[in-house]
Amino acid sequence: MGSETEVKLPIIDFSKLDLESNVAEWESVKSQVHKALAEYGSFEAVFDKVPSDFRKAIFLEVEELFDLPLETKQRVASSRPYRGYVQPVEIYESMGIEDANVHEKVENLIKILWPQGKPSFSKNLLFFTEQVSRLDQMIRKMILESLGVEKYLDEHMNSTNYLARLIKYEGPQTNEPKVGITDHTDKNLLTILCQNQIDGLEIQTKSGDWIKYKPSTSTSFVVVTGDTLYAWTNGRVHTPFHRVMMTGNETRFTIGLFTVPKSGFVIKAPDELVTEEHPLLFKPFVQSEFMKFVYSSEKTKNALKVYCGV
Ligand SMILES: O=C(O)CCC(=O)C(=O)O
Ligand SMILES: [Fe+2]
Repeated sequence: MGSETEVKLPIIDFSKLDLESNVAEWESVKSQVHKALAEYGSFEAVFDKVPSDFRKAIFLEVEELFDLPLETKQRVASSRPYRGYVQPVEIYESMGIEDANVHEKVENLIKILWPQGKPSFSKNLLFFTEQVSRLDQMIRKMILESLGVEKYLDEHMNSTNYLARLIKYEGPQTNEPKVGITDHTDKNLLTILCQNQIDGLEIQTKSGDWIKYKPSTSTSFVVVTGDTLYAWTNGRVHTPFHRVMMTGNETRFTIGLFTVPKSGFVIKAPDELVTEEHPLLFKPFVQSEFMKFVYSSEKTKNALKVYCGV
């Protein structure tokens, strides 16, 4: 296991890009994405469609949400992991919003929290999801194209939902680093995170070093792949361990957009990605069943391998 180093995540500029971009631009970004995900399973995406003024405004509203009374937040309950309100555990607290791109769903959830309504928050959250889901779709299209399996694109895109998660990490009031979220791999397909001005996210390289993520622009996101994409690509993209370590007095807020498979959808690596050189890593599985396994069994670092490894 290595030590903390000055290794940095690759930075990839998406500002000039959209799904209809010209070939040269698209190909150039695509090869950077492929390289970054194969090596780190993560990169910093510069994406100015969510401008810094907007970020300031939405983070103020996220703060207001967490400032609501505990009983109010608890009204957004869910039996499914990471959906709904997750009450404070040490310095961590979160709110998961399912189908965060669906107006009705977002508005209904906001109404539970603010019965008198909070139109600006619903509007901002939906705008955030709309923009960031475009980034997610560009990245996933690039991965499928890079791996030569773009014939699965429609099926792949139609098989996912968006879960937004708002996360609060209290400053621990000390310079001794305190764990905000312990080292883990994400279990979904792709995660795109936007943070306020307080750093803390660390991403582990294949050689075991921890990269301390520090956004290089005010419109940066960090992209992290999850176990499900690792399985679907039969190991062609890396899925990194990451964690949040907090110091000091200030509160970190994160808004994450988590791309998750639709319930019941079977994750199976395309035949084209299973070769002699790359034998099948995981038997086909349903992600929601895998999640049940994760939450019912002893915590293990290799949950997917234990669950359905070949
Ligand atoms: O807050 C962050 O930056 C990381 C959050 C995270 O890794 C997660 O919720 O899975
Ligand atoms: Fe994570």
